[in-house]
Amino acid sequence: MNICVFCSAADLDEVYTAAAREFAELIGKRGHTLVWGGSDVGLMKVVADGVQGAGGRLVGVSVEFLRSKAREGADEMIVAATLAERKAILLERADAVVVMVGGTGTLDEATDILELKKHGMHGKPVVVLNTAGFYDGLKKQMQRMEAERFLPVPLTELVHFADDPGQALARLGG
Ligand SMILES: C/C(=C\CNc1ncnc2c1ncn2[C@@H]1O[C@H](COP(=O)(O)O)[C@@H](O)[C@H]1O)CO
Repeated sequence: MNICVFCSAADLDEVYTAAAREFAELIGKRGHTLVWGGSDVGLMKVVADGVQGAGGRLVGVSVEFLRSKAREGADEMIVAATLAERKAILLERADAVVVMVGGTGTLDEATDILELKKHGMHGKPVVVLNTAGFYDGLKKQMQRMEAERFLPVPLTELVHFADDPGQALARLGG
């Protein structure tokens, strides 16, 4: 499986890096490929290191203005012209998407693919890895959207929230 991971470009506390590393090692050990934003920084680096160290393949999708941050030694590195093009390539190259802890970049990527899924433009599984309850607020917001009929499809058809890395991979059938 090609698993696309959206996650923070920042250096984070151990509670977040430990879960990211655990998920990355599962990807590598089970012979999956990581598709990610391509940079060798922050949690993105932790995930890429974990997958590569456990024997998995790396497919990076960077963007022109971040080319200097791209990881050396990925199995494949694509450089998109714009952020919009990059998101389209990330989705195209993925069989499934996992959203880890992150900031506005991660949120932008996650809402983009959920919006496309809502409109039936893809049917790929999307799992939010809710490490340490980081996304409890988002989960609650989305449940309210569903309860008050803002969502045209059931929430469970759009996205699943997983409490730990094993549960997240199991949700993807991996
Ligand atoms: C410029 C710096 C680091 C490089 N930053 C990024 N490199 C690659 N991809 C990035 C970067 N920043 C955002 N992204 C994409 O969005 C997600 C992370 O964003 P967040 O706001 O940190 O959550 C990630 O999935 C990337 O695809 C500083 O030295």
